[in-house]
Amino acid sequence: MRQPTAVLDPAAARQPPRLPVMFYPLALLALCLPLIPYVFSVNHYVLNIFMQAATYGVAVLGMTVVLGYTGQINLAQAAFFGLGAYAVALGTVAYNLSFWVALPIGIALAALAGFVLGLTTLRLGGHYLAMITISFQQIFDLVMVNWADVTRGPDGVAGIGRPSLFGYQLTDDRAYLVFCAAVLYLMLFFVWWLPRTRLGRAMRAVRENEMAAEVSGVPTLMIKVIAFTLCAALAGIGGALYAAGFAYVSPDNFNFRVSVDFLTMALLGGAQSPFGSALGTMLLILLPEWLRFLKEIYLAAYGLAVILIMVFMPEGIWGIGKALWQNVSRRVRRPEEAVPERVDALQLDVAVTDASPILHLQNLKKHFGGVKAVDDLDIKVRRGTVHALIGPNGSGKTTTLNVLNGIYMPTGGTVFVDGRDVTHAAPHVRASHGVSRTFQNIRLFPALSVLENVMVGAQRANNPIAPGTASLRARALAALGFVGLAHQANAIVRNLPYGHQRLVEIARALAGHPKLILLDEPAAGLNQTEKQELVGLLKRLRGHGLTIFLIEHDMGLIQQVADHITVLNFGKKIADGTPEEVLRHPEVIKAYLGEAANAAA
Ligand SMILES: Nc1ncnc2c1ncn2[C@@H]1O[C@H](COP(=O)(O)OP(=O)(O)OP(=O)(O)O)[C@@H](O)[C@H]1O
Repeated sequence: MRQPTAVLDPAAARQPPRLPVMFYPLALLALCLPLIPYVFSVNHYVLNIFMQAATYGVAVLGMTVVLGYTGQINLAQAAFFGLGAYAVALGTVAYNLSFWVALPIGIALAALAGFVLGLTTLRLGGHYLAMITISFQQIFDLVMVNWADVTRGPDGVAGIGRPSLFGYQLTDDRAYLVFCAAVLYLMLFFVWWLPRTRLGRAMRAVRENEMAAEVSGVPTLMIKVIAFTLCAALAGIGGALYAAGFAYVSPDNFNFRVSVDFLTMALLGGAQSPFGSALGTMLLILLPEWLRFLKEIYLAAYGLAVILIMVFMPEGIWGIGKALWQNVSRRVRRPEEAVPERVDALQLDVAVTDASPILHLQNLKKHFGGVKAVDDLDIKVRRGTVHALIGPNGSGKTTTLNVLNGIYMPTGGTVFVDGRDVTHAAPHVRASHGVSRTFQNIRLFPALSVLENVMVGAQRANNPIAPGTASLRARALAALGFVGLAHQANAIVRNLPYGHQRLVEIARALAGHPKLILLDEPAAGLNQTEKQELVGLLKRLRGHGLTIFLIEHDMGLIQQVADHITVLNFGKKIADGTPEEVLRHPEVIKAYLGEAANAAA
């Protein structure tokens, strides 16, 4: 295992995000696109198609945030788009408001709807969330059609005016297209930049592994609600631009079919990239025009083209293009792109001044129906020690960890961390009190880099580090240095060997300045050399005053590191004491021999 190098490398801590080389020609092309109508003669129909692409594009960027970054399905994007559009339509036509007053009202209405929908539905996931967003979309359609006194019903709203900008009235289609394109590019930049922020990293962590994110300190429900709100706000902006652009809106423009179009556009282009979403929007709007020459079979050909692209390019067109580009660029990578080797030493020292237990499980119970997985368990863990929890398979060890960590609510009993009752606190709140954990089956954020994985751990609430990305980066690099993996910082974590992934999980736990670290079978799947390295690592952690609560089956490892052992069988404590006392305890021998005898039979 590589030892940390205790040298500060400020450059390593302050690396700005790199723009791919291809960005510049593409950006130039994108900037030129809306200017084409000024150079070549373009008819009104084509201008309308471009305008639709630009306004839809803003809404599809919302899908990147909610679906691409956060992994949540949304089939109501057209309803949010419609809220923005109707605010401008009715605001300017029925209430004589200026576009610039109606626009923020539309954005706020859409964002509010996204927030409320998110808050009420995001405790549900997958199919349930899909169903609820579809229902919201249907309710929106019904209200728009039937509340005719306000919405003007199926007839829609006509005569919507264009805004003026710095005294210049955007009545010319070409000028309005440039305006829409400018808004689209601004939003594109925002959505591109978002993953580099704390919020964006938290969103991607939620997408990759919600439980691991929550346990690492990410308030997952709040992050999902924020993602939904941002997504809806972007749709509101797009809708507002659409209404002013086309001068007429009706409920048909914002029905369920349009929501499916938005989803398809994001998936087709590549939902995880804002550039993919923009590309998907452009393609799905242009494809019907290109295929029109097929006349009767046009719809079938259109459907087939979309299906083929989706089947053969599950990451979207942008995803394929990016993978190809990365393959080429890997061969010509420049030396300055090398991963930082020099990092800060990890500051870990936890003062062991207090004789009170850092963790106290009091009469803890967790029952699953008739199964008493944890039954009246009482454990006190002393500060600065390695406390092992052992027992035969199915004896309740992982359930104990899940209850003390907040993944399960107990059936009875109390959990005290550092004297504080955290029995009913969410896992991310416990993380903010300095409790971190690793999992029996590794739970990382597979598509994120090693460094990003560890930065998610560093950004937990109350982590005593300076604000800003540089200190998060420095802390994460220091944690990686401590486990000997700083040189892998920029690797994508799913590409690492199993043993290294275990170390990344430990680094993620360490990055949050924990007082208490819970390790669930950290030696599982490691070879002998890696196990010895793990023993060294655990001893170093204890040397820094950290308390380790450890589940492990490897008795050799336990004997080398444990100060104290608690033994469980059938959810009950059968022994508790020093390794010498416990491993000679007749009940323990019986429990383990019984298991061995059963296995032999
Ligand atoms: N979500 C659940 N629903 C129902 N029963 C459960 C659940 N989780 C655990 N159990 C049951 O609770 C008991 C304890 O399981 P647990 O996974 O905590 O044991 P363990 O000691 O960690 O086992 P191992 O060493 O194999 O990981 C088992 O009988 C298990 O089947």
